[in-house]
Amino acid sequence: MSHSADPRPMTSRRSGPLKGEAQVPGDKSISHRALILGALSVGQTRITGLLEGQDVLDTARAMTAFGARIERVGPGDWSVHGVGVGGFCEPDTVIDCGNSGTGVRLIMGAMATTAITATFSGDASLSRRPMARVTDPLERFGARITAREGGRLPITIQGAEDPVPLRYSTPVASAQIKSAILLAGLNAPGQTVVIEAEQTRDHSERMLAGFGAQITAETTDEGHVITLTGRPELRAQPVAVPRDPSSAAFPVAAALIVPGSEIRVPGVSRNPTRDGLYETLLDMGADIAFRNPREEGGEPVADLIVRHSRLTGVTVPAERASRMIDEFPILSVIAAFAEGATVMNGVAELRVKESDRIDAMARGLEANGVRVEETHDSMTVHGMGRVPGGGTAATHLDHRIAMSFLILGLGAQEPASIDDGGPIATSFPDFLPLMRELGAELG
Ligand SMILES: O=C(O)C1=C[C@@H](OP(=O)(O)O)[C@@H](O)[C@H](O)C1
Ligand SMILES: C=C(OP(=O)(O)O)C(=O)O
Repeated sequence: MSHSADPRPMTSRRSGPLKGEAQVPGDKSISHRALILGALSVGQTRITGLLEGQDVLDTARAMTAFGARIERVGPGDWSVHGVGVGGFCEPDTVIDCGNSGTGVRLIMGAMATTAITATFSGDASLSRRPMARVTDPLERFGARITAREGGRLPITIQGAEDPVPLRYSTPVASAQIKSAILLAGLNAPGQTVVIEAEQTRDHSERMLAGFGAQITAETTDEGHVITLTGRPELRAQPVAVPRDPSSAAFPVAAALIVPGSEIRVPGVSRNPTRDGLYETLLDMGADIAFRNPREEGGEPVADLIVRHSRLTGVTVPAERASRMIDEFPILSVIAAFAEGATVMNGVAELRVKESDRIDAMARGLEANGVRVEETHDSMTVHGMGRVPGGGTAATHLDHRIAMSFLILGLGAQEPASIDDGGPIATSFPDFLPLMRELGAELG
């Protein structure tokens, strides 16, 4: 479901030192997958720490439409009674995935090898995003697919009657493409193989193994090769969702740029396929300690202690991009407060997210007095150690753009504004109270 249609302008201003603990929400990628795999298993899956952002709520509603029984037991505590692999029933309404690329692409994969028909839609942002990257391989499983011009939503999928397994090299580094294919492969007899040139986030692989699927991953001359054996009986599992490193990035950034700050961010996922931002920040000279490393819900987690830091610009290599793909907007804000240029290479995928994130960040940073250079697949932010601020950024229905510019204002000389804070609820519904609790002046 799309969030409120009324734009909500917001402003943030230079704040005193940020202090305290930031309990960021559950990981969005893992939350989507827990609901989908719960719906595809036999028995009751109990999920704790689920992100209750709009993107994930839309996936829960979609799973109900395909026949799963889903209940909210308490805050972040959800129960899913699944229908088993191949057990989805035909929905009697259009599946509206709102703003969520992960939701729509994974769910299209999950139903494409079951002989039912479903139509998918999304908000204005999702309806602009490319879907052929997923529907092309799904057609090769035997599904019949009709899309709007350019392979966009709305899309109708007639699931394969007699699915055949697929061997597929992904053309771009994308965990959503990989996951859609693996989920489709669940109901195809035999082995489905996905080959990635760069390894992307591996939550689907970890969780499929946890639910009892036979799945292997190895690095060969071809790349990172994942092999799934189809038609397993997935067994319902408890899932404890770790806190989202992509959401943690916002309070972490705020503490780094606001003088005198020191915050603690407990229980954040340290999955090595998601740690590119943290590696980059350490390169820039950030004072971040990772305390109490441990395993929770099959994922490595740690408590972060973050202090205000003097930062220096760095070059982020293209090979790191997929390990921090959602963190470039907030990195470009942090880079504006650093001394010198920060160069981000190999980031063309940012142009097909909820907005064209290179364009949205470049225009918003310029409006706040920061010099930016861009090419199709790179962005350079010229940091001056201070940010004038005073500008308004257009957020284009993009939660990460909205949060990034609110964080910028906390350290800038003049307040910074955004045209619409509504999209924040897609991934971080408690962003404003959490930041205010740390001492941030925003709203
Ligand atoms: O699989 C996932 O959960 C995600 C994969 C990434 O997208 P791509 O697969 O398009 O890179 C990321 O940007 C998105 O926020 C979440
Ligand atoms: C790109 C993102 O999400 P999605 O692709 O699921 O819309 C994101 O959360 O930054």
